[in-house]
Amino acid sequence: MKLTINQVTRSYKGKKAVDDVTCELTPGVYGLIGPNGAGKTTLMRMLADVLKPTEGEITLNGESIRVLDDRYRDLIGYLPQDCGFYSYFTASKFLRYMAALKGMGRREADRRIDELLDLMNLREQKHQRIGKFSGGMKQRLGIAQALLNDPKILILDEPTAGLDPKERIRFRNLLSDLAGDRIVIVSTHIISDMESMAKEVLLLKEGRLVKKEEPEEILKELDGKVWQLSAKADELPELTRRYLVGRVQRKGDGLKARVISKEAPIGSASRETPQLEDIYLYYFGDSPESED
Ligand SMILES: Nc1ncnc2c1ncn2[C@@H]1O[C@H](COP(=O)(O)OP(=O)(O)OP(=O)(O)O)[C@@H](O)[C@H]1O
Repeated sequence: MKLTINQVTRSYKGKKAVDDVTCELTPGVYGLIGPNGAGKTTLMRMLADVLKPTEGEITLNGESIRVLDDRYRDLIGYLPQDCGFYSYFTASKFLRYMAALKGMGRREADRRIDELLDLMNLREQKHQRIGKFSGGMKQRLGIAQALLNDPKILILDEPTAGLDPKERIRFRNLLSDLAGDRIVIVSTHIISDMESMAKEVLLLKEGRLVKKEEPEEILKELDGKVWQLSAKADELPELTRRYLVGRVQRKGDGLKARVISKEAPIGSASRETPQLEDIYLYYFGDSPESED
């Protein structure tokens, strides 16, 4: 299975939200990463076939998804960023409704719904109204609906938003299990979520695909450039002027900062092993949302 994004551009009133993106996706997990407004949602909506590219096309095994039409949509599961729930529906009613929209038979749907409620740890909430759900529960229900038709292509727009750290670990493991013969595309601000499981990371900046590489390869770029340094608290402005400064921990009138620099930075500094969050800082010049 090969999903190809071929010179795809999407403009809104002449402004390019996605700008000439070309890449090929095969089974495995892809992490789509970029700051707010980078074009992640727009690209995912085009992959989910709910939005048409202004230019270029998306093909599955060489056939345009516009031509494949329902044959393509039958293969996809999509968690939109804002998964418009009906708050007066119960979890099971909502999933039944979504299953019906996907053309699933009642018996098949009921079996699958129980399976998914178990998988997403929502069994106890089966008959609860969605209006009473926490953000994390709603998110897990959204993931469940995306999995209803056992999709071969799974598109998840910020699936970890609203999940607590424990739920996130569960979700990461679930994705790794699901990957197998599926193409899974996940957008996230929490880049560390992708470190252990993404086959490749796609960095999107101002609509352009600036990098598509295995996490290990991307990390090599920063070998020897990540440092941990100790400094006085009042030296922080000078540090941020000279270096890309990531996580800062303050202690009394001192601080510890993670910085990216080609040369050894001032003061006492030790080299650190690069992590994906350093890559985020390196490419986007800003600290990503932290994990804790
Ligand atoms: N329906 C729309 N009409 C006009 N402009 C839009 C529309 N949807 C997106 N845009 C613009 O396109 C750009 C990319 O938006 P998009 O939502 O795809 O980014 P994103 O990377 O998903 O951001 P976020 O992380 O905030 O969700 C932004 O500048 C946004 O304002």
